[in-house]
Amino acid sequence: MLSIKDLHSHYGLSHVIQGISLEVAAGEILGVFGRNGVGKTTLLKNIAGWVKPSSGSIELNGQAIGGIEPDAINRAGLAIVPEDRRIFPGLTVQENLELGLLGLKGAKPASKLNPVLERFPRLAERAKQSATTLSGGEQQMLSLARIMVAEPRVVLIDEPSEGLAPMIVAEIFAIVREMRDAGCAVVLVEQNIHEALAVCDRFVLIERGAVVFAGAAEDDAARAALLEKLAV
Ligand SMILES: Nc1ncnc2c1ncn2[C@@H]1O[C@H](COP(=O)(O)OP(=O)(O)OP(=O)(O)O)[C@@H](O)[C@H]1O
Repeated sequence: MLSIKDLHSHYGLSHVIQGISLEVAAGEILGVFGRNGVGKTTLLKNIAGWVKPSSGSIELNGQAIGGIEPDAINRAGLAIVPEDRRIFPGLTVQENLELGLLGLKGAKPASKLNPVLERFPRLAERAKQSATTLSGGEQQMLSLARIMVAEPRVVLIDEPSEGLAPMIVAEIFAIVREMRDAGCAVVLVEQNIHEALAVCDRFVLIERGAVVFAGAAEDDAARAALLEKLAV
């Protein structure tokens, strides 16, 4: 579904992504782990089109998307939930959700929004309220719900558990699992390694902009090696 080959990316002279290759299949969650500043967020921004790659290829279902505009990548079926959640405080919960429909051709708003509002009753109850009245956990839910209305095929999620209480984190990861079970290819960047290992299928470890270790989450030896490398 998502295939990246020998991706390089710079901020000015700083060579942040140094030859990353990875694949994520439909119905699979890939965990992307690594210490602060190794390039995880920059990797997601390259895939979503927010930062242009210097070289290498990014394909979504065989279609080259590397370096094209974020809106076009979005229309090709890729959505990103960024670390800062991008909730618009001047808009209501429902209006924030409707932003997820922008650019969809022939979309019937109600038919796309209703199943998502049914899945997120707390957001449905607060549909007419300003998004600023939501708690941090509810804002993260809204950020996830907003991409779900467009039924993306590839989802990039950057540190969804950051700053949230354990109960809410469990709810967030349950939603990520549902996305996978609905057939999405999910790339999950997380610092919360233990929780993330419980949800992802495979993982890669990034150091200085390169994949230095990879494994299956159900492989005990691979998990132990990852935890040792991260010293967590
Ligand atoms: N807009 C930018 N301009 C210049 N340098 C940047 C920019 N954004 C990030 N960097 C630098 O690029 C490197 C990789 O940052 P990135 O945010 O991708 O890392 P990360 O692994 O996601 O870390 P974190 O977990 O802290 O978010 C860091 O050295 C960071 O300081």
